[in-house]
Amino acid sequence: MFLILEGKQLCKYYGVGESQVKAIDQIDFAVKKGEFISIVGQSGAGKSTLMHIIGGLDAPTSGEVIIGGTSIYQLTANQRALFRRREIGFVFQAFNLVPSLNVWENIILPIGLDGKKADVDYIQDILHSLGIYDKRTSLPTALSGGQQQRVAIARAVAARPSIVLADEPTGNLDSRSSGDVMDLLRLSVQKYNQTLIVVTHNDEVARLADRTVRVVDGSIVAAEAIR
Ligand SMILES: Nc1ncnc2c1ncn2[C@@H]1O[C@H](COP(=O)(O)OP(=O)(O)OP(=O)(O)O)[C@@H](O)[C@H]1O
Repeated sequence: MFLILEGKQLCKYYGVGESQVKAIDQIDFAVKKGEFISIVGQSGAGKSTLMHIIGGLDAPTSGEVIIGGTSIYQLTANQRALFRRREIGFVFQAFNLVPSLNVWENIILPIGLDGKKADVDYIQDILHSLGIYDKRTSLPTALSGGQQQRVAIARAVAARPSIVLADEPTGNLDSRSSGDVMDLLRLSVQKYNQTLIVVTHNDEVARLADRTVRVVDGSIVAAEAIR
């Protein structure tokens, strides 16, 4: 069993003294390569904080995040930025596409920033899988929300990252597009053998995962114990 991600004794505290908030408190967390995990919990439970720490966006107060054998907070900020671009694909609620670039340009942007050449056949295949091949020269504004999120998924998987992190990926979509987008997200990570971690409020989205992790007051409660 190959662990692609390990979070060890993760803590994130804001403030000091009586007003201190323990957003994340001693979380241990491990994900196998190829697994699809959902992270659920009420508003304020600490899901986004955990996601940002796992994604190398925000250092924990203490503890360690190991991705594919690399302890990411032992890297310098520049090394971590590079690691993030290569090894972590992000999908956000707000799509975060560059409005002046067309679909194809948006998808290859992170690869170009990394000084690499895009694998054209591979990206064409991803576009076909996601049903947006005929939109490849369109600007994001000409697409529906569901189509924009499919572009964001294509961008996230195009660089063959170790992990795809999706933060409320269906938060801006109606229920039909949500279902389509989640099916496609799951299909693309399976097809390209990637690991997927989704933070969501949506129980239907959470149920698609191989395993659900519930965060309560900054700690993980075993999902099996709740169901
Ligand atoms: N920069 C900050 N400064 C102080 N407290 C913070 C900061 N960021 C988050 N918190 C607190 O940490 C706790 C966890 O917040 P977090 O955003 O991770 O929750 P969440 O589960 O993602 O919530 P939501 O589902 O509403 O996005 C909350 O009590 C929040 O108020």
